[in-house]
Amino acid sequence: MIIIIRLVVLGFFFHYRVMHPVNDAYALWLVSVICEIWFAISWILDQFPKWLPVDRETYLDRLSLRYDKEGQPSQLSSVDIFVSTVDPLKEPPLVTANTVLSILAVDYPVDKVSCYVSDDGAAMLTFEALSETSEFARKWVPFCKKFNIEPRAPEFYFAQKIDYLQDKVLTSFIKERRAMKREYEEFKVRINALVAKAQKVPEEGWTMQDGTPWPGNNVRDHPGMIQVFLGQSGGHDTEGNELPRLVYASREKRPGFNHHKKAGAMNALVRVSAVLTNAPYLLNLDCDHYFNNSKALKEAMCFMMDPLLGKKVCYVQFPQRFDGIDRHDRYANRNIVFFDINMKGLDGIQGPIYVGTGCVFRRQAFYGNDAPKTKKPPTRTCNCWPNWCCCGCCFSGRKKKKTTKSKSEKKQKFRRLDSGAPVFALEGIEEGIEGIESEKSTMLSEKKLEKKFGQSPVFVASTLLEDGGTLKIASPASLLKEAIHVISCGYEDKTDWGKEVGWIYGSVTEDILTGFKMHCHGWRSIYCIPDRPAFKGSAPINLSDRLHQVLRWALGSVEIFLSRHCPLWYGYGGGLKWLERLSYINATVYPWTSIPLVAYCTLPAVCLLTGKFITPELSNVASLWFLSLFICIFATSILEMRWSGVGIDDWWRNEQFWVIGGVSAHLFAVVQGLLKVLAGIDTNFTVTSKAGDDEDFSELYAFKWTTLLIPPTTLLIINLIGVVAGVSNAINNGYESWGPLFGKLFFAFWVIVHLYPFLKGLLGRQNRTPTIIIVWSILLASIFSLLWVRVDPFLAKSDGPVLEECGLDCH
Ligand SMILES: O=c1ccn([C@@H]2O[C@H](COP(=O)(O)OP(=O)(O)O[C@H]3O[C@H](CO)[C@@H](O)[C@H](O)[C@H]3O)[C@@H](O)[C@H]2O)c(=O)[nH]1
Ligand SMILES: [Mn+2]
Repeated sequence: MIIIIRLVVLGFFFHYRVMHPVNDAYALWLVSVICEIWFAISWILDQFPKWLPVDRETYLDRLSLRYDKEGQPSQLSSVDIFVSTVDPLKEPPLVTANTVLSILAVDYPVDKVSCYVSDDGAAMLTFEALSETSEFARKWVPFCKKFNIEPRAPEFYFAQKIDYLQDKVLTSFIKERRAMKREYEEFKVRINALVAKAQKVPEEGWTMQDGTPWPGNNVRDHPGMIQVFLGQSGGHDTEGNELPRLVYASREKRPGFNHHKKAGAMNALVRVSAVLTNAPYLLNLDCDHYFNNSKALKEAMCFMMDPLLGKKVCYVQFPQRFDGIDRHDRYANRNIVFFDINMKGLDGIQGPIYVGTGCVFRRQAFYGNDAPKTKKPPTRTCNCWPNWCCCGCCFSGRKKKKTTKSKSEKKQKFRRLDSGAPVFALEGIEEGIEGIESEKSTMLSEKKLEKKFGQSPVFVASTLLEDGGTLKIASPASLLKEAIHVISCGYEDKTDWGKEVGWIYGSVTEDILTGFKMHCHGWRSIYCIPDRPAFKGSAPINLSDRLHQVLRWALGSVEIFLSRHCPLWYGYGGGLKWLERLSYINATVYPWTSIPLVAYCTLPAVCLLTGKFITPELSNVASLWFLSLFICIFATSILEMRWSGVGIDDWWRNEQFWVIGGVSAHLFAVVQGLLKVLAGIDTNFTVTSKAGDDEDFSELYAFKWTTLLIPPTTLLIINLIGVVAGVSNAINNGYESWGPLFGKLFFAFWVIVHLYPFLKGLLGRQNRTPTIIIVWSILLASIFSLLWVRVDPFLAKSDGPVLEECGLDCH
């Protein structure tokens, strides 16, 4: 109701704003009204997908009753887990090792878990660290399972304090814990020794332990590499139990090929895993995201293996949670508003967007198939909207459906046999395996599949097995050969990889696009927030790294917005619900808000320097509209915090960082995005640095120079100058000039308060700010203010002596 009221009030507000221009500062008025209209639109885009927030609960005991009864072989599905890593210097091997250890120790049947590590850096350091990790896992995994500890990443487990005096703690546990801690310290020493050794590359390149040169010595030009550790043939843990399989894979790299960054790495793993294990479900994790809750896979299976609704679920996304963030979360790293408000809202529509990590996928959803059609329509067809409302939005899709009717009729024939199976799967099984159809049509459909998936019969065959599993006919050696083949760099040429199949290319934020495509195919996703956070990662805590991360995300969004996948136009007539579309539009259009935002943050300074304002003097009715608008904004925010449980501090941080990111990173993203589209200038994927083991937040205060800092600094300074000028002017002019000053000061404070964490970041711990940035900003700010005073475009020429009004004595 408040949202509706706010909409109505907005209407009246804009009616007033548009009908009452400021005659002596027309440009000021015009700019501010345009900005306000844009902010209103972006509010609507952000607000509407929150109509129906959902909180979910899982019942792991019921899952066990159905699929995992004690004493019986487990019927849980297998999961292939992907870990991506690229740069062992920015992503310390110890971090990756911890992630891998937490995966190997996960609470899930061991023979149903495989861990694939993608190394885009082709680093022998990563390889050797992984080899050490697999050895350490033989001791670590049985320890975790015996005492049921959490979390199962040793670094974080040993970092938490335990209460030895509690009477439940067994003496045997204390002893073994102590021993294990020592073992881990030794493991750490070995890893650190490897890291130290890797600092200086020998002239002839790296040599492996057996004396042969490391194939990945040239990072940009090397063959594909695969090594399988652990698993059935790889030996057992110290208690004699099997361990999950661990696979190191580094895809082939050659100059002249576009490797598509993380998306390319993930697609290579999709194929390798299909050849080697072909689990029906995949989980992807960044190298710094470890299992904080060892039951996370089971949580996901509660949805995926749900006999009623599971078949339509393409992925289960877990929120990203973080370690090692400063108490006040100065740069809104935790993103609480997004993860606890927006994503819960989306779950009530068609599901959360994919955020790149901590997400369990259905493998079939990657193969470009539509979601299976359920016979019984879901109870709520169009969210909470009445049916007459759906008619309007479905109308546009209707035409398209007719033209593709013949095609869908054909599909229907196959679908009738098994409503759940994708079309290709049935075609293949009928024609290929049962051999009913003639040889000619077999060849035809095989050609079609090869065009889609690439030239690997083993991989193509694997895509037809909906429930996973590999063809047992082939020998392990031939499978490995095939696995090397599917990670060669020419493999994806002229196929649908990255276009319709797998992670989608074309943007540095592959995540949004990948999830978007799946939703367009009619799949739904699920948002799962277990009480104990499922995964935890690290976040960049200093200002510059944080801004660069936000820049990359925003750049990805701009790229999508300017591409053929722009959610404004793409995928009508498919399965995308309109509120979900609104949220994708919001996710890709937000960087553009930076332009009005920069303008709007400049306005208060201009107002203070010129003595003009963006509104005419308010009448009583007008003040009423302003007041009700403020109350509505206040009320919607409070209510939102109430239902989501987000605290006021987190919410306020989010507001502040919206401005900080907006006037720096988002602005640069728009410029870079335009450059890329118009001039073809490409940008790199700069990997976010992960904190090593140095704690105590020294990073928070680390200062790194970057151009991103210039616009917010300039804005801060001109607004501060404005405040000084305005106040001194009022002091000179006496009592009656304080009244009109109030609005302007309030406006300027609004900007300064939002930029405050940024100011703190600039000053650093020792209050040392590099001189370059001060010089630049003062320069820009003074040029700007001087220009203002001289040109003064907002003043009507007939206004008499212009200079006296600015409050600065410029004569
Ligand atoms: O060429 C590349 C570049 C990156 N990565 C991996 O991609 C992951 C994400 O990179 P990171 O720099 O840590 O990005 P963040 O800003 O922390 O990541 C968020 O945003 C990304 C989208 O930009 C998503 O891919 C991530 O999953 C999400 O956590 C890391 O594991 C990297 O190793 C590769 O495998 N190959
Ligand atoms: Mn990361």
